[in-house]
Amino acid sequence: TGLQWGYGEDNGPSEWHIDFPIAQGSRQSPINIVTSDAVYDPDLLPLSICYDSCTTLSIFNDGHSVIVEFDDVDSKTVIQSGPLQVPYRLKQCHFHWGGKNTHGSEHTVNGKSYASELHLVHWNAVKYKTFAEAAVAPDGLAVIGIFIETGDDHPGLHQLTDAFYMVKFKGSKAVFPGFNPKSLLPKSLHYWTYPGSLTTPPLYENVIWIVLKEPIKISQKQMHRFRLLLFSNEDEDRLPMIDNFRPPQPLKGRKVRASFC
Ligand SMILES: COc1ccc(C[C@H]2SC(=O)NC2=O)c(OC)c1
Ligand SMILES: [Zn+2]
Repeated sequence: TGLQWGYGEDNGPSEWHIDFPIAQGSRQSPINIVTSDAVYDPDLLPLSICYDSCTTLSIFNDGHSVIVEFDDVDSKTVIQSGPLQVPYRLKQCHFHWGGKNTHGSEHTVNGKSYASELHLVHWNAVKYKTFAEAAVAPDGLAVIGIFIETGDDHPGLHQLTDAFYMVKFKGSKAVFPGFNPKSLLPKSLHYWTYPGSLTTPPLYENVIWIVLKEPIKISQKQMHRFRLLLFSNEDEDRLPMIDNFRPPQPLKGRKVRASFC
């Protein structure tokens, strides 16, 4: 079997186009957001995030990131309005981060990288029956990106970082009840939005990106918990899970809209 994609020298983002030619497509993510080029769109409605009755199922290390999976059997946890035509149902959230605080986010703002970036992944459950079906459909996915920088301790994140020891190794999964990602949202829901793609293979170009302007802050200790996770499983040489981010991709004429001025 072919070399599994990853974030290393031989299997990293610059090689992905070999197995996934769409990597060089016309609407790839992430991008560098040039704030002066973002067009304020007064028709963009405020984002509506309805996470009150959210059911967390598990926490999982898939060898690329740490993923929190939510119960998506009904539309009790959705985002709607904003740039969206219909409600999108929350499926999972995961993170990208660096080995140092100077980099780690996928999107950048005027060339600035953040230490980490949280992705909240949603799917169009109005048109599609399952996440898998939506994940390959043109209007299937909407992902909220939230920048993370180091600073004060983040009370809402402890439940998550305290559980990382259970999923240190690739392939490990644990029951993880009672977490609500609402606690990870910044005060402002001002956002940039643009048409993009998955940021990992298969890199499908079917994501409505919603990137929040306001970063959240987590402590250095909480940041270090992320860096204790491993890309490798129990039998392999230890590979710290760090720098699991794709760098910004060409805009290729796309317009980035801002919900704020
Ligand atoms: C086949 O369906 C997939 C595959 C991978 C991801 C995760 C990627 S996409 C993103 O924004 N960040 C990531 O790491 C996905 O998420 C929507 C959906
Ligand atoms: Zn992601």
